[in-house]
Amino acid sequence: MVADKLIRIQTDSADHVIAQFKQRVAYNIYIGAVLLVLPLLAAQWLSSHWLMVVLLGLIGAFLLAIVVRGRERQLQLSTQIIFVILLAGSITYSIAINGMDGLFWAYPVLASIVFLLPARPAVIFGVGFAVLASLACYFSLPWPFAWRGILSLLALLAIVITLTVMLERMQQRMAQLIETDPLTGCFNRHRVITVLDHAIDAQQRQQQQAAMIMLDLDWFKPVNDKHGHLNGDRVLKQVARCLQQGLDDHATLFRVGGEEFMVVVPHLSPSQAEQLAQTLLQQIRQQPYKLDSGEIRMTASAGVASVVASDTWQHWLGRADRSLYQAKQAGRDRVVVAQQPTAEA
Ligand SMILES: Nc1nc2c(ncn2[C@@H]2O[C@H](COP(=O)(O)OP(=O)(O)OP(=O)(O)O)[C@@H](O)[C@H]2O)c(=O)[nH]1
Repeated sequence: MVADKLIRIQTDSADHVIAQFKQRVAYNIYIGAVLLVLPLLAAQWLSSHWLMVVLLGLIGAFLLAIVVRGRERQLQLSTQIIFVILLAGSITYSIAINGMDGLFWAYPVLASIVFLLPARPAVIFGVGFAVLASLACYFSLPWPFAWRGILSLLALLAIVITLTVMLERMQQRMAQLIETDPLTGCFNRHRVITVLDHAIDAQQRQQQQAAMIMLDLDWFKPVNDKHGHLNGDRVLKQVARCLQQGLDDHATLFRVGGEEFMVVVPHLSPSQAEQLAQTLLQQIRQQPYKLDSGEIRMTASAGVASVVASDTWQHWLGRADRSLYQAKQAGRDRVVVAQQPTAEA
């Protein structure tokens, strides 16, 4: 069953892997910052910089709360932003009153923004902080120190932006590699949960219809056994192309198992979904499949299920899976439509 295989990869998406990596680095930054705040607070206390003492006290309390919550608890974006604003504000103020002594702290703070915030806010707040710190340098440092401070801040900002964009691109590329089936070019199982959750969300928010068609080639094993695995692969590629040609841009085609495909289509009523499944099976039936030693014909069976408001992806997929099983049991080369679950089911 496809649903069982999917549960394993639910936490394995590229987005999730990179988000977890950034979360761990950010947590280590928070721990390091807690340890740094105390001596800094003492130094500001001894210099009677009371506003600085208050700001550092706030930052310390904030950090302590985050550290105590634990490594696994994801911070809200608003909390992350408040923390970065607090940090940037206190460093800017510190440059204004302490000059170079404050500027030293601008560098690690600017460098950590890439891990503390998601890509777009990281760039926005990085630029904002670099501008503020540069202005503080300009007004509070002698010019020979000020221009060097500003230039080095801008150089670090360029590195931070480059790193942020690089991480973002790597994330997109990784997602593409992880989510694409190398044989057919269809999406693979890693993409399924995202698309199903999106369709369920649209159903719950806007009553938007969506249907899933699970489609499995009939008697594919004998093709492999008789013509060899490479010819089997050729058939799978041609089936994928045939299915793609029968679908419009709104539909998403997956290869979810060896000879098992899945189509998710928004805006389709149950009867339209059944009609689409019949058309796809007919196209598969009519197409000749080229092999090294000639051509063969194939058929497929399909299970169709439409989304309902109370659905989880597991339930929705389960209905389509069971309908496909029934289509196989009933003799193959046919479509079975799942019954819509009742409200209390
Ligand atoms: N060529 C090729 N074969 C694959 C691939 N992945 C799985 N298979 C084969 O697909 C076949 C699936 O066989 P079965 O599950 O028995 O299904 P079937 O023969 O199509 O029979 P029904 O589904 O019951 O109609 C097996 O022989 C697998 O080895 C692949 O990537 N390439």
